[in-house]
Amino acid sequence: MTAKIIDGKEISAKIRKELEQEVSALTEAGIKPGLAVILVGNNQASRTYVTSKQKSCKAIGMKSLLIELPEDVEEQILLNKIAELNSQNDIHGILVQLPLPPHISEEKVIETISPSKDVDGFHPVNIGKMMTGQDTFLPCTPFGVMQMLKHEQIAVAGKHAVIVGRSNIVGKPAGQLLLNENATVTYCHSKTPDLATFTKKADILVAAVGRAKMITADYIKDGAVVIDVGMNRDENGKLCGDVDFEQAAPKAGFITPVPGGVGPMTITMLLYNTVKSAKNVLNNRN
Ligand SMILES: NC(=O)C1=CN([C@@H]2O[C@H](COP(=O)(O)OP(=O)(O)OC[C@H]3O[C@@H](n4cnc5c(N)ncnc54)[C@H](OP(=O)(O)O)[C@@H]3O)[C@@H](O)[C@H]2O)C=CC1
Ligand SMILES: Nc1nc(=O)c2c([nH]1)NC[C@@H]1CN(c3ccc(C(=O)N[C@@H](CCC(=O)O)C(=O)O)cc3)C=[N+]21
Repeated sequence: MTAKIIDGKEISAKIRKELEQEVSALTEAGIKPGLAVILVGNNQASRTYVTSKQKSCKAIGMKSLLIELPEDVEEQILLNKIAELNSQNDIHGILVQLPLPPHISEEKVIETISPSKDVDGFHPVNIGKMMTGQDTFLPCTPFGVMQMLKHEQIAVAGKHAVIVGRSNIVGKPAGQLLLNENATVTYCHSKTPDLATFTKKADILVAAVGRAKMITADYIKDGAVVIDVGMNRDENGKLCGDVDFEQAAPKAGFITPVPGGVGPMTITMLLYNTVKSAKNVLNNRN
């Protein structure tokens, strides 16, 4: 079997086109969707992602505000900035780029963002809503993965999904969204012995580890759907996923590439959530 490649760029383009229409209608109604991104410090990778988020906002007519703070910024200054954005009417989404320097509490930062502007879907209130199946902002990367499955008409109900990684921003919510769609879910992590015995059972395998090409052919069941969330550099400095694409593609049924897979979908769902937030404002006004 040779896998069908799930093209994250193509699916993104389709969704962004629909969003562009909504942005235009909202702007007409006097509510131009606005996203504020806070970048602390000068990490090059973070800067690249942030720039890309900004460009994507502007490309569909949204307002985008970048707030840059120095690496050694006091935690309270950052929290005050968030509070200010919480009360700013032209801002519908607030994203604080992670990771943060060690002297700043990520937990405090996330909990300071108003749940109604938490377009990352990281606030405990929104995570709770996601877990109980209520309407809310879903975390962008797992949400993007679900959109990819939906677009490819891959049935989730009754499938065995295996997630490698259990971070709060990717692994855990990815499993939860698959569970919400009636998959049977197994979580694996760094303390899982004999990882391949679990991953080989997966109908849907989600790799969210952060280790270049660790998922080789012997981790994959024939015909499996392989979703690669990883964003790593290989030995030549080239961008690559957690999955060894060359080995996995001949075995899998579907596979996402890196780059051009989950990454673009993450940004698309961030735009989606920001538009959703602006629509909420419109609906509350009417
Ligand atoms: N495409 C996109 O849009 C995005 C991509 N990413 C990328 O996804 C990857 C994961 O990100 P994130 O979840 O934030 O990373 P974290 O480092 O927070 O989490 C990594 C997870 O992988 C587990 N793990 C580490 N080593 C192993 C191993 N040898 N075997 C099994 N499990 C292991 C860890 O286990 P334990 O909990 O036990 O430590 C942990 O749960 C990274 O490459 C990141 O760059 C992240 C966000 C968005
Ligand atoms: N508060 C917060 N929210 C996040 O959503 C968040 C974050 N912090 N911190 C870092 C991670 C990582 N992340 C990515 C988004 C897009 C691509 C992406 O678009 N990747 C392109 C390639 C980009 C390139 O060429 O470097 C692709 O896969 O095709 C990657 C990674 C969001 N994150």
